[in-house]
Amino acid sequence: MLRCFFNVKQNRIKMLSSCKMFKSHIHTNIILYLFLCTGAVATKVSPVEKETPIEKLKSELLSVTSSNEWDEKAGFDINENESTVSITVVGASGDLAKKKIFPALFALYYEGCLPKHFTVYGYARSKMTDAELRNMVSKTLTCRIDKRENCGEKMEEFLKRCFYHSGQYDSEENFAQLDKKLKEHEGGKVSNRLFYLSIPPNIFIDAVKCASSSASSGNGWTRVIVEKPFGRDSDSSAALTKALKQYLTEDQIFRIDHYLGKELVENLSVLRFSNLIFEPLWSRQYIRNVQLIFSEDFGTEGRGGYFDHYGIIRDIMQNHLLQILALFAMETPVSLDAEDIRNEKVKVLRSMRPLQLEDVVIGQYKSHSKGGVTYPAYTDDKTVPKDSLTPTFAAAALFIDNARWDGVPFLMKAGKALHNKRAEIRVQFRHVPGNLYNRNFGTDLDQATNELVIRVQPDEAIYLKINNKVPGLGMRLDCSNLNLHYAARYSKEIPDAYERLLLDAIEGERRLFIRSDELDAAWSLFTPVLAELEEKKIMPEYYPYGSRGPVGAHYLAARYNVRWGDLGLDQSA
Ligand SMILES: NC(=O)C1=CN([C@@H]2O[C@H](COP(=O)(O)OP(=O)(O)OC[C@H]3O[C@@H](n4cnc5c(N)ncnc54)[C@H](OP(=O)(O)O)[C@@H]3O)[C@@H](O)[C@H]2O)C=CC1
Ligand SMILES: O=C1O[C@H](COP(=O)(O)O)[C@@H](O)[C@H](O)[C@H]1O
Repeated sequence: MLRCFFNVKQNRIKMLSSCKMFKSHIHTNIILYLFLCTGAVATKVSPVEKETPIEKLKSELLSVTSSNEWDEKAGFDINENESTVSITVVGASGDLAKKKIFPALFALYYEGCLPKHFTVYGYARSKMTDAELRNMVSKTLTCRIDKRENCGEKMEEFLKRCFYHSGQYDSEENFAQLDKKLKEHEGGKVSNRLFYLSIPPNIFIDAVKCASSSASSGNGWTRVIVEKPFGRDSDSSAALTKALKQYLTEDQIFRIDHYLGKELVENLSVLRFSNLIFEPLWSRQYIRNVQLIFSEDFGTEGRGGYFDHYGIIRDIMQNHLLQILALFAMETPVSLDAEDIRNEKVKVLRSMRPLQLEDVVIGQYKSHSKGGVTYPAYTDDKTVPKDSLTPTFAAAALFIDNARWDGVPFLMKAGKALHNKRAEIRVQFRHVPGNLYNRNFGTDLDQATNELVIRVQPDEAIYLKINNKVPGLGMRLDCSNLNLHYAARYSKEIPDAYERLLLDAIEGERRLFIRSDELDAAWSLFTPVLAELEEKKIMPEYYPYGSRGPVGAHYLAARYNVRWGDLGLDQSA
């Protein structure tokens, strides 16, 4: 009962914190308190107990109403008028800032999710005035809000809160100037500061050092969002963590993996833990294999310099796909609390076997001409060395050595310049034992086992492939989809991952950010194989731009009796 109330409390926090209308949480607590007063009468009071569980909860609710801890958790302030949040985008002139961060901030503003008092500062070396930044922001803003009513008006309001300061990333003096400007905007209120490091990783530490020593004089919280890559192997990642911790506590560091902010990735745990029909099937007993697939139909355009230093395993597998795997395979967390969830993710990651060289296939795209258009090879990018062996494609088989998943292959596939853009999770179930319909009834039941597909993007959907009878006389089987197609089911657009994550960082919600021990566990799975690939100079298998990738990926899957599920045989809606 008590547990149930705690869950209600937790969910309420999440619901309320996303909605402006409910910012007066004091009222909600009072309502909940009154509810407890009336509902608690049925509870027996044992003579030895001073306080019943319900009474305990009542006093907790009352004490929490006046504690700062509650504000920190719920993400909104009792004294909203007395506090302010300054959001500084470090690297504001860059690609990510324009493409994702500013649009996400505007969308949050439009939806009424930003605090009453907030300021957005752009910081970079490029010389720009406030007006020029505003111009850049308004021109580059393409987000889901664009076609909404009042968009122009809201944009005008938002831009009035945007400012720019030009400075070096390693200059304490420049950050101190920023600090002074932030203070002017904060006007003596309790000042909370969020820094978003949207800069190349080699300057992370300089920027953190300067921001923490010279630009965090706010008297509220200071948090720093750090973009990937978090190092390029176990050692460099540990060094980065150590360096960051000279200036920040773990609680101040928000390591972003934007895949965790995607709607269907968030929904993964809901699907699994709130549906009786799935949870009992979620193990080696019923699941034959799990596939995590990422493909892009464009190359490294414009980011070749960065990419060549990292490659697809570090760019996509070690973070985005592994994070999805951890959420998929973890045990039930004690609660929805960030630490409980992250504890379970760490446990499952630590139960995994480091990836073996024989379980990896790598590829690189080559030039291809189609319909009179010639698509470039990876090495045609001017920022990429002609003899680069960096993989733009990889397939891998991973295993979790625990009781739940023993022997189940988790296959990952990630590639650039493939035939489509897609991210999905495919769960292939085992054969029905002693299936009455094993004889040929029109469907090859060896192929037509049940499959659950969670299409993360595009066109979000969750569908379950089942076998059914074709209507009519006689008996012919067919394979169909039970389909939750988001566009058909919901009229509301899906928020961009960066919106969710920025809001969470402002609210101090760490559930969707990577903890340092998670990061260590993730790197230890990939570091040995990455070193081996590089030391042995393993040649990638070349595949044409726009194709389905190297054939080696099929051999790898076949070794574990698996067929990739994304071969175009689905009748997905
Ligand atoms: N772009 C994307 O789609 C994604 C990016 N990321 C990560 O986000 C971060 C930012 O990415 P992105 O915006 O693409 O990066 P950019 O290369 O566009 O760099 C951002 C800004 O940093 C400054 N900068 C660039 N190179 C240097 C340098 N060598 N020394 C000092 N300053 C430099 C520039 O600003 P100025 O010259 O004005 O100072 C630039 O505008 C990176 O860590 C990246 O890995 C993660 C996921 C996706
Ligand atoms: O982190 C990265 O993600 C993008 C793909 O993100 P998506 O949200 O558009 O699917 C990828 O293009 C990039 O290489 C990588 O660094």
